[in-house]
Amino acid sequence: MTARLSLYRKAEQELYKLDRSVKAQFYDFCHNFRNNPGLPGLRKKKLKGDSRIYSARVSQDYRALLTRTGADTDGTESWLVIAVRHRRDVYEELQVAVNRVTGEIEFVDLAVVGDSALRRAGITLTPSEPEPEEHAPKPAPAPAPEPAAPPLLAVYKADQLRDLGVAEQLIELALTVTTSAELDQLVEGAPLLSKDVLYGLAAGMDIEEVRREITAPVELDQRPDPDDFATALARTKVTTVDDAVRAVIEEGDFRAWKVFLHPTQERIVHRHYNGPARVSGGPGTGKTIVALHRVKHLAQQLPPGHNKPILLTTFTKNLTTDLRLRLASLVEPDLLARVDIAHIDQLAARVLGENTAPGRGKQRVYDHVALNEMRQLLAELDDRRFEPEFLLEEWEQVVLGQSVPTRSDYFKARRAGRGRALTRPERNHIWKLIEQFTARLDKLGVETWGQAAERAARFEIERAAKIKARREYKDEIGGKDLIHRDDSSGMRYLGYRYRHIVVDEAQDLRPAHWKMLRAMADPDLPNDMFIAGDAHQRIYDHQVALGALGINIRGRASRLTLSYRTTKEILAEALRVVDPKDTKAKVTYDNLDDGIDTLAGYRSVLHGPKPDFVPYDTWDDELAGLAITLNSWREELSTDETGAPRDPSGRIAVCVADRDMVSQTMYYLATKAGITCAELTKDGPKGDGEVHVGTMHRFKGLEYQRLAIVGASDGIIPRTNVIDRYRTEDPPRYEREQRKARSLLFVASTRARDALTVSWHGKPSPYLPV
Ligand SMILES: Nc1ncnc2c1ncn2[C@@H]1O[C@H](COP(=O)(O)OP(=O)(O)OP(=O)(O)O)[C@@H](O)[C@H]1O
Repeated sequence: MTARLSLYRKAEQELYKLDRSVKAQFYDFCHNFRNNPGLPGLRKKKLKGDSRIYSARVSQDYRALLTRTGADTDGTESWLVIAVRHRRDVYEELQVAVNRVTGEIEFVDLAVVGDSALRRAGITLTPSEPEPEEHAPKPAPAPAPEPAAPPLLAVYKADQLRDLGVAEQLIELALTVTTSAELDQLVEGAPLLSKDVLYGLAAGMDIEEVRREITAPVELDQRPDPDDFATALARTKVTTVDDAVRAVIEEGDFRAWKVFLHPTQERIVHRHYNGPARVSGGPGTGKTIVALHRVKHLAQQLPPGHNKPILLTTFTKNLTTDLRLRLASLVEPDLLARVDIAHIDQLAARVLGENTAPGRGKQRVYDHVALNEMRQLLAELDDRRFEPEFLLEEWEQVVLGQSVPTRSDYFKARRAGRGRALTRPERNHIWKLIEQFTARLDKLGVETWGQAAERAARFEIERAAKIKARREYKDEIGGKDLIHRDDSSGMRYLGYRYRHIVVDEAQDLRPAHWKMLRAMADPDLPNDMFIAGDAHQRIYDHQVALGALGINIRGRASRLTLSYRTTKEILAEALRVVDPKDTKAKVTYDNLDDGIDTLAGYRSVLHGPKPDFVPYDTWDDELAGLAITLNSWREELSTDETGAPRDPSGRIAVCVADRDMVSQTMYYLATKAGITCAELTKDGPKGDGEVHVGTMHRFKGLEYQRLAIVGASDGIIPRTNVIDRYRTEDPPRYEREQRKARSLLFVASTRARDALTVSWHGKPSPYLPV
């Protein structure tokens, strides 16, 4: 009799941490077990508490815990290894069960739950192989009775937790925990769904929210049969134990990078969507991971070919590089070759290149160049009726944003969110100025990236219209090919550029980008667009309502709430930046459509030190303080957990408000503190200096082990000298500027994984929670 063995994913993760020798013994064990699961040397025996779990001998000290999941007609048995652990940590009460919500096999480990919680719930664990008396650890003296604190989840009933999918064995325990430290301990060995639900409730989500955001996305249509382990196994993420896995494990931590998606993430990745879908969620909740896994999932479904029917795009060049690296570690080269990875401006430039005769292209310039031109134009005309910034924005957001072609269209254009109303004569005057301004840019042979995006969108929309017309014509003539029709224009070969488009950092794309993307994929096919973004992290002024741009995400929007990057301590402070307690300052954020998004239930499973908030008198003092902090971080990160030397380069970063401060900081650190720096540019870090330094904008989408935000002073965040005049002149703009500055600080502070220091000189920024 032989056996097929699978490995529960938590067991796989645990396995990486074991000594090399134990790993090798485990694979010998697997080999023997697969050849003959009844081999006496395996010393297989049932645990007393749950008749479904067996313990078997891997080595003198280690045991494999297994459950039988079925047998083929030829007698081959299927077994699932649910854990590999030291015999001391095997106890009789271990249980496996089929989760009533997800239908997956799950395993609850009570060994990691704190004694106090177990005692309160009246649970005693019986060691499966008691140590002989003389070796047994002396029982700890009974602690003094604790003062009765109210349970954290006192308002909930067992049935409610059960319905939400919390594992049966954890329910009573969860209702007795009194501190968040106890809850952390409880969920450490818990199945992922239980962990998500309990953290959600503890973070203040109500039952309905948890049901909607966490349980419903992973719920089966029908209650699963609790005894049908074979079917449950098919739903459970496992690794089949074969010889390839042996090689991988023996190579060491080769797969330590592997991220096991949480149930909510998993469901979002693998769902079939009948149209564009969107995933939102606070920083570090895994939106990018989900987007990358989505690309992998879509690539796996493609028919064979050599083209690139999937587009993966994001806002900036350095993020594109990062996406490419991460995707390459996730998919095989042949699948990677089916994905076009390009940032959004690069795509627009490509479209324009295709549609422009050689030598006729324009140079693309950033907005500050355009603003200068606008200033000069107004100076030459001696026209002071409108501020140059106002005119440039009016042009960007109203004229370009809505593709307003003529003056009479501009008279009718919607100007929602633009602040002060304009009379007809004023609109007339502005239109004239904008005409002069665009003629001026034209003459210089330049265009802004905004203009380029608009033109690219127009070309793509025309292209899509041709594809549609061609299809309609084909339908009319009964599906025949269009051999004779408009062959000259290449229409015969025209098709949508992509089958699937996946967008990351979606909150910052311009309306024109969305129009272009929409026209690049067939709107009649499912799974056409997958959009990941968070409006709380919008740091450019490009607000959009996807629905109005032909991208309808209704019914296909999901939210992630658990942060895997930032510690609870950092998150708590960062949240106060965008969600201030002071209700006067209450700020709202959109959901990339016409609704509102919140960070309700946003939480972390990680713990670390509280962030430091440090005041200084002067900028020089602040830089000197920064050097001390960086030196001690550098020292601490120069060895790993085992004490072996490690290169701390690229693990530490300094974030400042503007380019001048970047130069000053780098100069100070290099000349006065002997710390080498690499500036974070559009293309990523420049050079191989050990500490990365950049403006807040450059930190979007990145993460660092330790981060210092310096110069977070009043007047700098936000730049009061720039935005103060809008306070009375243009209050909506003032609001928008404030919101952007808040989001910048929020993005910056959520880049830190383990440690965050925020400092300022003079008065602190009003957005800091100090
Ligand atoms: N299921 C998971 N298990 C372990 N780690 C995870 C998981 N999902 C995400 N992470 C880790 O959390 C971190 C943040 O993930 P990711 O960059 O995808 O988040 P994000 O939501 O895109 O963040 P941001 O909005 O700040 O850019 C990464 O280090 C990632 O590897």
